[in-house]
Amino acid sequence: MEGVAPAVSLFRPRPSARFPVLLAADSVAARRSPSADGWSGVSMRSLETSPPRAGRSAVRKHGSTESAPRRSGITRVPRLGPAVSTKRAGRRKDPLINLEVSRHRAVAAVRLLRIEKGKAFVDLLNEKANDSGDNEMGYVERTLGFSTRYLEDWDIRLVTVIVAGTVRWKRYLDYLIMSLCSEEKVFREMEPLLLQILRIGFFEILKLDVPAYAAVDENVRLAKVALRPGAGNMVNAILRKLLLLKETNSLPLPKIEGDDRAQARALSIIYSHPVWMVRRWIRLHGKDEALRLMNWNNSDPRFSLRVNTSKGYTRADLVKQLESLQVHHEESVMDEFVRIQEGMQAVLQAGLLKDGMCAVQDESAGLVVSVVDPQPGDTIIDCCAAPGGKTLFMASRLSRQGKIRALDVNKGRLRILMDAAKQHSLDDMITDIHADLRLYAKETTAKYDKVLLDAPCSGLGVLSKRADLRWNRQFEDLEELMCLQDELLDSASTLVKPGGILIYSTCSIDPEENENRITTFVQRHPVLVHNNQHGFFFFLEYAGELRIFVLIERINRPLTN
Ligand SMILES: C[S@@+](CC[C@H](N)C(=O)[O-])C[C@H]1O[C@@H](n2cnc3c(N)ncnc32)[C@H](O)[C@@H]1O
Repeated sequence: MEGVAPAVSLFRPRPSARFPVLLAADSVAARRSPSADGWSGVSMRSLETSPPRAGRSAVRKHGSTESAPRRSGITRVPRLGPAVSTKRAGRRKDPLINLEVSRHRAVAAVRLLRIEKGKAFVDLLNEKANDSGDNEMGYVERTLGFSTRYLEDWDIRLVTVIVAGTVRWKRYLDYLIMSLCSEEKVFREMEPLLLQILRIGFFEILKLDVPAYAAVDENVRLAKVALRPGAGNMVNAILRKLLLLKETNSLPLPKIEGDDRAQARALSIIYSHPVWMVRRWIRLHGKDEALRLMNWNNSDPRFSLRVNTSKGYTRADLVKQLESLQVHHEESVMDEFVRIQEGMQAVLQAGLLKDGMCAVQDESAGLVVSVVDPQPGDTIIDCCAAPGGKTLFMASRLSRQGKIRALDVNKGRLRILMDAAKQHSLDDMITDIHADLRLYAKETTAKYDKVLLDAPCSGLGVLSKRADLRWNRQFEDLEELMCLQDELLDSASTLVKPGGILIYSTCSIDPEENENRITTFVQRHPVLVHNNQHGFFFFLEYAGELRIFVLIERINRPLTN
């Protein structure tokens, strides 16, 4: 099948079937003793002890009136390590810890539940340093009634991969799960946690090539402990059916046939995208290009780091650090950038971001800054600046001569921007303005050499990085965004000095949010733009190529307020 994500071999087998016992008195040591096999958190001493007494603590299942079954592996462990911040934790001294369930699967299942309810994002759990791992454990405890052993870096990586992949492939996985249920009603009425566990199992078997015994046994155990024995039996039956179909190469898939709509519906399942996106892309780009785009969206995203030259670092310094951390990297065609596919945890743990040595930034975002081309002495306004990736890069290009105003309507995100500016020692060059651009532009008389409008957009060009976005976007959003983009463009254009430039960028690939906005802008303000001097530049990190959509207009004179 086209559209399959590259199988990632992430699984490391458990060395023995012995109980992974975490001794209460030894819990901190155990947390800090990563085992060579990736199933860390089990100290040598703990392996020598007897297994935990299964089902020792009666735990009430949330949202259920059923009396709680005896759940295996749950024990009470003193809070010696990082605190588990939960309401329950406030009421009792020590959390209930389950020593048997696979910790990354339990955490992933709860994260998936929260994403579905709109209460979490896919990429939250990426920085252990800021305690997100501990907060996450609080959610796990509140949802499942127990927490798991402490998450090691390896577990965090697994949670990230499983959550992002399961969210991306949700439509495809659900189609298969529904096909393997005895009847559609069983799928439709399935309790949400059970569905997440099944999705994880399906994703592991189909996309991660996790060995069958592990994917089945571990997810069955999770369903048994987190729900009830019957739920475990159901997971067991469905996953075994799936394995059989996979082995015999007879997975059910919809046929691509019928009219445009029917074909788009089939493709939307096979490539796991909303039908409206499939139809729109086929209409705009043709079928081959649409498939290529969906494959790209389903692939693991790569990240890039930008070295912070304003602190005196060079790319060679960053490369040296990455080499010492054994993070595989590739130098970008852009001087300040280095690409990495894996190893973000190591970068975070080593404090390279906290120390301001580098920032996580897409090369495509860097290209926007190259188009702005900040020169020492320039006055620049970044009209939709937060969280500030482009502001900081522009400031670092000014060689300490010049000023940047960073404006945004979102106060919290502006705070993040200014904190990052401090970290990068650039705060003296940046002034933040908390305002709606449309009101600010009416009230100010200030004019700038360069005006960057990195407009709010649908994000349709960055779906591989933002796994849940495809499911949260509706076609109707485009209409609303286009109106806002027009208003913001009109406002931004009033801030440009005569002869200055206005740069419009988005991270969408939809023409409605890009060239069509500029075309209508030029039509609205024919005298504003130098004849024949406006040009469109499109680049975006899209379908494996580096392109950004940047639309530049050279402004003749500012609009009068
Ligand atoms: C695409 S993001 C900007 C990303 C940013 N340029 C960067 O590189 O980190 C769009 C931003 O526009 C802001 N925004 C939305 N409507 C706005 C308005 N009316 N006035 C000012 N900012 C607005 C949002 O708060 C959001 O931070």
